Amino acid sequence: TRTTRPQRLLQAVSINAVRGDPDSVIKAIDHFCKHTEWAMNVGDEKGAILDLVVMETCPSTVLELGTYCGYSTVRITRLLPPATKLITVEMNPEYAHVARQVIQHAGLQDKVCVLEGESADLIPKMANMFGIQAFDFVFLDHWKDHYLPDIRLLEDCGLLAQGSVVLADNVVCPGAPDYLNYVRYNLKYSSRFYQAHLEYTRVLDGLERSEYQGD
Ligand SMILES: Oc1cc(-c2ccc(F)cc2)cc2nccnc12
Ligand SMILES: [Mg+2]
Repeated sequence: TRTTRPQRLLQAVSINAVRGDPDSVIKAIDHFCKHTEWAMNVGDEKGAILDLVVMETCPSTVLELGTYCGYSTVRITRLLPPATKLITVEMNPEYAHVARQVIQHAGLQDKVCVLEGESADLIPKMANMFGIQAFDFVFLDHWKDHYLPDIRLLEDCGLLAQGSVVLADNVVCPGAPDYLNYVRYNLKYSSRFYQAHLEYTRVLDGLERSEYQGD
């Protein structure tokens, strides 16, 4: 096929969503994925849980690992007050390019920094790059076998503080058993599971919310 799935998703956004309206971008992507072509966005069901966790956290510094087409980036950023910043990391340059255009269509480009590269390489540089101490909210939605090494790296780089909230997608499907075991049985975290379904399907999935208790 000439175009890629992210490019077809972006075309659906540019045709069906109102420029500057994040909610219309979210609706356009969910409609595309329900009626035209499945894509691995967090989706509407898990997205509503993501919204609630973001709203109760009221974060001023946010990190997302795994941008893909920017769906969850738009979901999170639309809830953030003006002065906040969201950093999102994507290793696939083609995904990052599409995500920047989706984020721009939503009018949220001034609040988002899309970093291209490996999370393991970029995390140690973030404190200096952005002049931040800790992240108030972290959304894990990249390759499941990177969840555990990356949360450990965030701890080691001092990028988690008491009260920092880490929300992980796909802890059931595709699953992240080593990560779940770590956050559920480690006294440094208070963890809870939100049962849901794999985006746009009836397959069981869920999100794990883990609050860092401090060093
Ligand atoms: O939400 C997701 C779903 C899936 C996925 C793919 C294929 C299946 F069959 C089932 C689930 C992969 C993902 N990779 C990275 C970030 N998020 C993902
Ligand atoms: Mg996911």
